Amino acid sequence: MVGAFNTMSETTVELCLELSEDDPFYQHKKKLLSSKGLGVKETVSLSGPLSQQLLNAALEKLLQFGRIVNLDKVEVYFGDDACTPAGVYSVRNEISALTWIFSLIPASSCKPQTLEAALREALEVRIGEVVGAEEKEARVDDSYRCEKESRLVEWGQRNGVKTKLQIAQIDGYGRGAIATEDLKFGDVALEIPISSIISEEYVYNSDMQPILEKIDGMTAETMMLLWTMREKHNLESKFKPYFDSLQESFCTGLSFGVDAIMVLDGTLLLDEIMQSKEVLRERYDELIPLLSNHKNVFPPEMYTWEHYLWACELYYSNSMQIKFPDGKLKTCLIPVAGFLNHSICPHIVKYGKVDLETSSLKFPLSRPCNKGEQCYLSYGNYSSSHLLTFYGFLPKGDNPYDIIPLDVDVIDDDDDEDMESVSSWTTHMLRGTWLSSNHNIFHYGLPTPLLNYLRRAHGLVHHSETDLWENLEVEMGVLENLKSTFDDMMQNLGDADSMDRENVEWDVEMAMEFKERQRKIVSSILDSCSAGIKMVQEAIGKPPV
Ligand SMILES: C[S@@+](CC[C@H](N)C(=O)[O-])C[C@H]1O[C@@H](n2cnc3c(N)ncnc32)[C@H](O)[C@@H]1O
Repeated sequence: MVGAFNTMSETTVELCLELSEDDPFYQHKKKLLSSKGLGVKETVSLSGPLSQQLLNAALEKLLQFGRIVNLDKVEVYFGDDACTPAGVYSVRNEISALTWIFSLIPASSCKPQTLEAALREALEVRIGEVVGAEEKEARVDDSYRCEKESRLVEWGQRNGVKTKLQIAQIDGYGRGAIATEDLKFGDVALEIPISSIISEEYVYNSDMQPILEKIDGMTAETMMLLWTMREKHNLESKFKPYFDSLQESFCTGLSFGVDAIMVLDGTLLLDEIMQSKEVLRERYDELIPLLSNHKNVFPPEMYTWEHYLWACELYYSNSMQIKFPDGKLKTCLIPVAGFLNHSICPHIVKYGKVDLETSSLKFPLSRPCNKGEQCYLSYGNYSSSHLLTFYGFLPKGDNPYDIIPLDVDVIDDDDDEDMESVSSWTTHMLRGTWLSSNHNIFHYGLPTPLLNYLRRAHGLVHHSETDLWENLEVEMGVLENLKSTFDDMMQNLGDADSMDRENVEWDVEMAMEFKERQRKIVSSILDSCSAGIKMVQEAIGKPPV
């Protein structure tokens, strides 16, 4: 996406927005823009003095454009049917759209009473209105003293870390970061100098480097993992307060026991966890014998399977991908920032790039966070199964990335030259149909790309409203087909567990919660199919006027 702000005269400014042709979803987004009466290039002119009404209208147009160009793959797939009546696709998208438009208005020209200032202020108000799914006040466990955490923060501050966050033990989150003052949009909650970040440089400067560089296929990530496994025992380590602050065990899906795995029977998460663990075990079995000739550098007692799994879980759940001034993307461990928890409605979204001027990593707010509230990061647009496997938690609220992928054969529709085939999808997915706002006939709360794919598979190539009304038997076939697939899936999931959740291990409880959420999604899809079948049956008996 491209945008430019032009000052035409003292009283006229314009914002030019463009959907970039390089966007991987260009055709889909072009179609969505067109359905709103927008083109791939739009200019919004503003002339002063500006009434509130004109300002709102301009903002609405900018926001409509900004939302669509900022949609990610899942959001494009579910499209307009997933919008709220106010036109919001998701909290993530709303924040991205608002902050993108805000970033286009130069702050330097922002004298009070100008059009720019009015626009920036209006955008800030809208950003402040984006609400999270989490509780406002963090429930802090005061019995936990946070000694190791305070020592780490003090160490950080001596080494140039600047923070407006306090570390605390928060019910349901482990440690977390709480705002010590009211933080506005744009405020930097945390700033970490590069010198306090753990990156691959430390391995390159260690005695491990000459050994590891001779091993075929050795990656920077594996090198860091091996370095970390030894460095955490080093009493002289520069990062000792960081290693001291880490948990002794990580409760991610990779540490699930047999009982929890059994609970996951019938879910795709079972395969995800088993496969991930298998891959780790294979890597470990290949790697460790190669180090056995260098026992002085790699002491065997530090390189057991248990220690290796701990380090993998540390990197999965605590590392971040950071872009360095040399342009390289590096996996890093970041002291203090590692206390930030994830949310579907995060405060901090943009944080992955070292600031050249200050040689530090900044964590600026993309929406306000008041004093006493937990400040959340976005770890990425992950499904709950990914978050459970690699981070060990299920996010609060509806996760729009909780999709069920459908294995389908791609239909070769080269002959079909309409717009739909140009933008057709090669993978399909479903999610909880309560996330859709369109449950009418031909929609049913189900994703349109999937319905159109199934209609094509049933021989119906064109999908105009008239085509659909004239081929109701196809519609019926599509819905019955889908229902039968999900009936099977529900059967595999089985009935709700009768175990008392209070008295089970952490992993079993999490597995039960995950399965319950899966049942809810599948059940909503089944309900939508049944309601759809009823609508189509009625329509067959009663053709439209
Ligand atoms: C980067 S650390 C964040 C700090 C962590 N809470 C701690 O005590 O060290 C990531 C881990 O925090 C926890 N976490 C992050 N976001 C969470 C959330 N929304 N709900 C519950 N736990 C969360 C998970 O255990 C995850 O593996």
